Amino acid sequence: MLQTISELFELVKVKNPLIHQITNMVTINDCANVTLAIGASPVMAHSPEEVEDVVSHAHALVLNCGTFSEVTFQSMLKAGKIANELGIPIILDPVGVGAITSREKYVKSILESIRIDIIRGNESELDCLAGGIGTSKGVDAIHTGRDHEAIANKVANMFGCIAIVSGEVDVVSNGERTVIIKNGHPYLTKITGTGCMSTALIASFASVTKNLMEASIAGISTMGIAGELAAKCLSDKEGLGTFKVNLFDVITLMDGNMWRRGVDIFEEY
Ligand SMILES: Nc1ncnc2c1ncn2[C@@H]1O[C@H](COP(=O)(O)OP(=O)(O)O)[C@@H](O)[C@H]1O
Ligand SMILES: Cc1ncsc1CCOP(=O)(O)O
Ligand SMILES: [Mg+2]
Repeated sequence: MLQTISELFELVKVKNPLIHQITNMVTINDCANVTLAIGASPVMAHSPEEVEDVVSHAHALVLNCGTFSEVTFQSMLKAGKIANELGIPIILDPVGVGAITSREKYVKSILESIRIDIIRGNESELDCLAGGIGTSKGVDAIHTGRDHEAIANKVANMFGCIAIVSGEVDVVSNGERTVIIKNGHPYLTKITGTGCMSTALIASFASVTKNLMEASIAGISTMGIAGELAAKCLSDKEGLGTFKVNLFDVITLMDGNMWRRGVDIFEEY
């Protein structure tokens, strides 16, 4: 598995897949740039008149709910249905679900109407999808003490997809297999968008392989490893600004060898 995942880095760079992202207005620019940094090509198109055209040329579709509206919802449904028909993988980032009641209704409706391949969110978001009560007040996770593996497993089985609960430790489950990734750094929680960017990375890898479990592991671990290396390069006088620049530098330079040297992963049996 480690060998095939490490080969995905080169594959993304060679294929330069198009990643259609219907996403939020807070982190949209960072998501576009991280997609470029890993070697894929982003296109952020939101309007219902445009999504049909755009998604039909795409190799993966991201639905990110960070700043939601009725129009965005309609665009997501339209793009999602076409992606399903064309066999394009869909990656959902249910930002803030559980914190905002109307958003929960919309996200559940998306999950009923479209086949989603991968869901990535923090503990609060995925716990809400698993049937828990919303614990977060905003987009950041509130720690419930609930078992992340159980949450990931339940979401994966409920929606027939791969579920990733990110956090201090990232849990990736397809409902049968559970993989734990220990990479990361607390600074990743101090700049907005590292979750959204992880989702964009996962989509970039999912666009070049049929093995979506491996794509999920590649995407989420890339952010964790990059966070560790970005923090390691900081001098005593540098903080979150330089950390973010370093993060982009590391993601640009990440290849299969660097990934294999940095990844801290094990599988639960
Ligand atoms: N306490 C932590 N320590 C180290 N890394 C973390 C921690 N919390 C989250 N991360 C990492 O930060 C990135 C974003 O995850 P997360 O904060 O859960 O997403 P979101 O921004 O959507 O809430 C992931 O790569 C995750 O591994
Ligand atoms: C702060 C904020 N508010 C609405 S979307 C958003 C960005 C959330 O990004 P992430 O989940 O990656 O931290
Ligand atoms: Mg998030």
